[in-house]
Amino acid sequence: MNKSNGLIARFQQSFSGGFNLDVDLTLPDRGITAIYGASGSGKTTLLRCIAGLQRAQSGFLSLNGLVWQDAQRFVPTHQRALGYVFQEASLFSHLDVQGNLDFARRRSRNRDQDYLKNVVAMMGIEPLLKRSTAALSGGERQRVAIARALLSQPKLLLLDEPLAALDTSRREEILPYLERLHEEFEAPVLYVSHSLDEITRLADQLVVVENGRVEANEALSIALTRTELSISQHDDAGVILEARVVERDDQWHLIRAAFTGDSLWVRDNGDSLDTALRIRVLARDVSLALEEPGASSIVNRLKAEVEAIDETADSAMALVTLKLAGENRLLARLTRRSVHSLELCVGRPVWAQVKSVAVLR
Ligand SMILES: Nc1ncnc2c1ncn2[C@@H]1O[C@H](COP(=O)(O)OP(=O)(O)OP(=O)(O)O)[C@@H](O)[C@H]1O
Repeated sequence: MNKSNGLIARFQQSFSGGFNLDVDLTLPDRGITAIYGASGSGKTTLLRCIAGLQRAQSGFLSLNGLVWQDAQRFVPTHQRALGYVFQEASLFSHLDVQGNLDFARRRSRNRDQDYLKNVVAMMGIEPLLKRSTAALSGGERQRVAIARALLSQPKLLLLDEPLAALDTSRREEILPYLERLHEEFEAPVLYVSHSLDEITRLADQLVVVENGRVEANEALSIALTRTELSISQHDDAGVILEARVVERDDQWHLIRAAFTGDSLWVRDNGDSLDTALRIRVLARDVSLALEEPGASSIVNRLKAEVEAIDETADSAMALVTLKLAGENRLLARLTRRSVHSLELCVGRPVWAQVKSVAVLR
């Protein structure tokens, strides 16, 4: 990434209640960056500073070289080419869905019909256009809100826990649209979320905010293997592997997903050969053996080497980092007793048995 490309955000702000925001971030110029952190860590405050809804005492913000804030300048929110979607979509209740979209288009003076059609198709809201906003489900409201934000042709999209107010089934309903957004929207998206599941499905980059500071800012696939980060303590801690379909087994409805150095058999969802897949392996689904396992119901076993053994907040459990052939890593959550009885130590060759694999996209 060129230095002037992407988003550069530096803010320092002290609040009366004692909270201090002190961040210095450089983020990619496309793709989804997840902002993750505990409640009260400063995620929304960071987004508000980026949007210009909050003016930090000391701040610098530029997007692809265009400066929105520095010591001399503070471009007001309405002059920043950004879209902002909150947890609860605030649509105009006196207008139907089409009316809400038209309002956004008028404001942005965007007359491009093809762009409108693309956005409506991307968010799957064609059947909703004539509906009153009061008659929309929570998931539909959020899709309309995202479409409305996209119609202003933003150069930056800010999504602040857009799924947090939805129940699990509505969340599942909207995630494919966000995945499409990931594929088709060319500007950067900042996505605040508490959900490791959403983040592993959607994000390319992960920023972890803790107590107003940036604890980590790196590619998601790397951040997920860093056991010093608080996310590794999560019950759903694990890694993602960027893979490609290389073989199909029609008899057993499986496909082989290959990544640098190795491969895993996963459920066949109909993806054609060479399709890129993101697969997730949770630490709790990995067990270890010293010898190559014989007959077993577990089909996926990978040669690995122990790279690190870390304690966890649960004193009975340990988190083992495994280096696979190639540069990929796996995490395994084991009892400390197993670590002891297998005499695991750094550098020890092992076999990792993977009980379950999720295909994310
Ligand atoms: N205007 C303000 N004045 C005083 N304190 C504030 C102000 N805005 C935010 N804070 C404080 O800043 C801290 C961070 O709040 P923020 O809403 O950014 O956290 P968050 O990480 O988004 O939390 P959540 O996940 O619960 O939404 C909190 O302690 C909050 O009380």
